[in-house]
Amino acid sequence: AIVVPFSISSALGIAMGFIISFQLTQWCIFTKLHNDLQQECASFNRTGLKMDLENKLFGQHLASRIILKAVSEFMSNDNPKKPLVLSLHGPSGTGKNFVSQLIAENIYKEGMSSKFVHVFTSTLHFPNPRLLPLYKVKNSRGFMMTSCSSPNLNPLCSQYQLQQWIKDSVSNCERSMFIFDEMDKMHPGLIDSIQPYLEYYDKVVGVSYRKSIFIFLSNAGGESIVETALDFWREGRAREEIDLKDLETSVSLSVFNNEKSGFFHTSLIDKNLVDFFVPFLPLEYSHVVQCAMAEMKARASEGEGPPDLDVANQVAKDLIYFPKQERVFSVKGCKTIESKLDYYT
Ligand SMILES: Nc1ncnc2c1ncn2[C@@H]1O[C@H](COP(=O)(O)OP(=O)(O)OP(=O)(O)O)[C@@H](O)[C@H]1O
Repeated sequence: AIVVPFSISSALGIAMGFIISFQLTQWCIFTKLHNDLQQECASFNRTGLKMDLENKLFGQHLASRIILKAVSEFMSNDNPKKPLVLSLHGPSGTGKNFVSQLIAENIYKEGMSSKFVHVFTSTLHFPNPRLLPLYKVKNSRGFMMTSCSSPNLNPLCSQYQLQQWIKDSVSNCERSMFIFDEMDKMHPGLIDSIQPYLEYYDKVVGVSYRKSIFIFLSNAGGESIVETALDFWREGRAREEIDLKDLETSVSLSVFNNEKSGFFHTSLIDKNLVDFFVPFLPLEYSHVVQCAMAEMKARASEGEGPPDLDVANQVAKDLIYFPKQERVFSVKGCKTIESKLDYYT
């Protein structure tokens, strides 16, 4: 047998010790940096979200309650079993995009401008998800949107690119957020392509998506929400009495069975990957006045004159309401308030 002199073996031992402790230190530094980075990418302000939902979102008691509970529980869970998947439904201009913005503002320092928040839009851009390139554009509110350009410009396409985008973001920030606007107009193939990220998997090709948030927005199911709200109004019952169970069945039926809902026959439904269906009610005259006042307040803080209730009423009166006879709900919710205010102020 080879006899190693004591001095050499102990020197080897010391060297090994050094190497191990050096690597341990490196690992600790790396882990700390990684944790700091994750902390920095997202830190949830529950009180902020609660206040924003109470003070800034009008006429949406159900959405407000569901969102606060869902987001708070998810963000306080350090080991969620799957990503949070919210599906927001309701008529146009009722606050679906707006609430996504409130969520983002209370998770990311830079809100919707954070590089970990991604808005994907669809409008007519996804006829064939395999062929279209994605590109980023700013929408009217200045948010970065991801969309597809004309089919022939780039042979590489959206399904792959979308997956890559999600992967890159989550690799840098586990708590990334992905918003899919106009889900009802999106190609079901595109939705299917993100399905692996929404599942209960520990990791998908080395990356864990379990801490990310996916929000789908659509008008699908809007008609049945409106019908229920109108029934309550006709029966003289308070809007706040509308309960989730009054809507859940009719909304889910119209979403699942509606070929145009974007959810039709997709694995999201078959596999129960959506955690919460969030209904948005149609807005009434009083909510439109509140929206106009809020917009005027925002403008006042930018140097314009103080909010004026007469102007808010004038703006609200100018909108179109339905049903024709009763004029209960605003056709476009609060959507056109900004441009109407430009006209009156
Ligand atoms: N419930 C609400 N409370 C406060 N403001 C609202 C509400 N609904 C809409 N608004 C205002 O109107 C603007 C347009 O609404 P938003 O884009 O959120 O509607 P949406 O439901 O996403 O509509 P669409 O289905 O057409 O995309 C918002 O930026 C916000 O200023």
